[in-house]
Amino acid sequence: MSSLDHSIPVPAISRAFEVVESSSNNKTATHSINVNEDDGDGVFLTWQDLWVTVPDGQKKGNRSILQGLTGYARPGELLAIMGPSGCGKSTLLDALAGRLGSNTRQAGEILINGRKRALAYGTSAYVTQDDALITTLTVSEAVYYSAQLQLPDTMTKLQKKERAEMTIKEMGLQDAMNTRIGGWGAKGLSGGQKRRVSICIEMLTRPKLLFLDEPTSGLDSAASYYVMSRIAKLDQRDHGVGSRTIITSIHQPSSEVFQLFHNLCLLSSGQTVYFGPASAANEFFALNGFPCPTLQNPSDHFLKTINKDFQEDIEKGLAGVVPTQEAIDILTKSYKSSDSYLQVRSQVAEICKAQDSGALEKKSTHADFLTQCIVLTSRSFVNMYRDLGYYWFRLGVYVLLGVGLATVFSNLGTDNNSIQARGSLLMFVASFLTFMTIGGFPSFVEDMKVRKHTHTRILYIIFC
Ligand SMILES: Nc1ncnc2c1ncn2[C@@H]1O[C@H](COP(=O)(O)OP(=O)(O)OP(=O)(O)O)[C@@H](O)[C@H]1O
Repeated sequence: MSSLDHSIPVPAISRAFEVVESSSNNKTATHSINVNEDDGDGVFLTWQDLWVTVPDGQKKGNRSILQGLTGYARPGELLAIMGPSGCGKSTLLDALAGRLGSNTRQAGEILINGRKRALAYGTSAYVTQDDALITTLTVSEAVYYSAQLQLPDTMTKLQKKERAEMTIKEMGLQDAMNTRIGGWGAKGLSGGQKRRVSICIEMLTRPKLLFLDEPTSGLDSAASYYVMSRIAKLDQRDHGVGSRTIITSIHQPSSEVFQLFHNLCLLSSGQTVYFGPASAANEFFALNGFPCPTLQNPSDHFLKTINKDFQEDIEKGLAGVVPTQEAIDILTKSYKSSDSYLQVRSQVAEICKAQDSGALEKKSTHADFLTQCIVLTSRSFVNMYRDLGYYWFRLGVYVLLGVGLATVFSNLGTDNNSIQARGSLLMFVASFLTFMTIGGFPSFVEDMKVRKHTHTRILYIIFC
């Protein structure tokens, strides 16, 4: 059996669809799609001939960002989407998650467990590239406030707190529970810890399908490995939830991180260069004349081979130079005519045939309007109280202003002139108070960013 075998480990009760493949080096490989009884609740996501186009600003036409992609993601597996910058990784994630912008057009089929369906609230989550966190809160506060907003009112406060704590521990943040997140001007958590807090917040509803857009961007290799290994652990079975399906885009994983991936989707200019088991990608490149040099990180080699942004530099650096565009053409054509591609298509077909679980449509809810108002107000007070610039500095200015006005307008008397002076005082106070509200603007913008993330999460349902 070749290294292409990528079956999910499951108990004996699983149904297995066996597809026998003759791999490109003429060895015989057996691929199994095991549909575990327990995975009946898991999410099998498939996409076929997926195109995404946007209007081309200069020419009057459309530009294709994704060109006929086909693939799948299964419970208990971590699928990594890789490729040079601008190749369409985030667009693929957005398309699969139903978050494409309004100016984009999508064609092709995206199916959940073989059907076009909407996922219930809390079944899926999307961790965006940027962390939208309130910097004045501690880790436990940030996660607990989110738990109160996201989890249904049928859960008690204690249960929500326990869920928040458990999630924090799952992401290895127990030692930083009482550390403030921190941000501009106030050092708090490290970049990697902030990423994990963002993931914690998305994990609160125990989603079965998790999208991560570059979870390691801006992190050093050690922090990247730590974050990714935590994420990889999340695909395992989880407190009453079946195995999790995880899809992540990633820029440049270290070889250790690369080993955590089950499947790899390698893109170049919106086309699939390779889709299949991550462990077999090296073999695919080698068979097509681009073997990975000894001691080189395979992901570095893949990206170097297909990155045409700095074509001249890269060509100079590669031995036995093949122009990058030619290399991409060779690989994409070879992939399209390979057994791996047929294998992917047949697996997609098998998944679509096999799955028909209605369990995902179970209704789950978030906190009601009143609870949300109370939690948001309380969070806002904590934020204001801790934000020196927002609250204490302004309080100081008001005190000084009060003292100043009292000295200027003291002993006004009760004659006709004092009426005019009292009018001026009122006008001055009113205009100054209005002016000072601008001081709250940065905090308001921060709140709006967090609100936008939460709002997307609360309203977010996949429509295929
Ligand atoms: N809504 C849109 N309108 C116009 N162009 C878009 C839109 N979304 C994406 N694009 C373009 O599509 C291409 C792919 O973008 P995408 O963000 O998916 O790339 P990426 O691989 O995630 O890049 P990076 O790794 O740098 O984040 C880019 O050239 C981008 O400008």
